[in-house]
Amino acid sequence: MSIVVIYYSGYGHTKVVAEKVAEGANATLIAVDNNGDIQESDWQLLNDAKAIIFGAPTYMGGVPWQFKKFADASSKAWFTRAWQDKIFAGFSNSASLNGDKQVSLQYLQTLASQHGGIWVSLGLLPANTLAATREDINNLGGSVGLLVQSPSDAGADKIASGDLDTAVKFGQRVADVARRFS
Ligand SMILES: Cc1cc2nc3c(=O)[nH]c(=O)nc-3n(C[C@H](O)[C@H](O)[C@H](O)COP(=O)(O)O)c2cc1C
Repeated sequence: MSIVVIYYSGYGHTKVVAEKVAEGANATLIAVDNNGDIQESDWQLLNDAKAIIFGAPTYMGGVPWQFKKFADASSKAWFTRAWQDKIFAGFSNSASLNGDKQVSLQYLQTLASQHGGIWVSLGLLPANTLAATREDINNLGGSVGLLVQSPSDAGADKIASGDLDTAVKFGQRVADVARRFS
């Protein structure tokens, strides 16, 4: 059973998140390049996958144009229903705790739905008490998908461990669900 994490990362932060999700899901990584392109062979990987996990940073309240270019190029798969009934999930990373990441997640969910996919939520309780910290699982309180924050003045090595642990659990959940549909 193959699972693909396809993501765009302009400055490396979302790449680290994608690697964590892939670790949890035991997935193959595909990076959308800075021109919004993927390799021809990547389309075959996507067509063959049981589950596809979309990942993008949030730029100006939505997914970057490079990811949107990939999404538009997936219209060929849409037209032939090549991704019908696959398992899908998604994540977004941005600098602010909120930062309008939900808009990106909703876009990813919509893209999956256009393809006739079955969307997997995050499935984890939020850590939102007085005692909660950024080291906790799902401290950002996602539900539609995984949310991650990367402070704007820091490298990818400064992403809170709780967010990265959540990314691994999210990948595991998508793999568990995909197995049930196999
Ligand atoms: C053009 C641009 C627009 C951005 N817009 C947002 C935004 O709307 N919300 C937010 O929280 N962060 C925003 N950011 C910050 C990025 O989401 C953040 O730096 C993220 O970690 C970048 O991920 P990457 O290194 O994978 O590209 C923006 C960054 C850039 C370059």
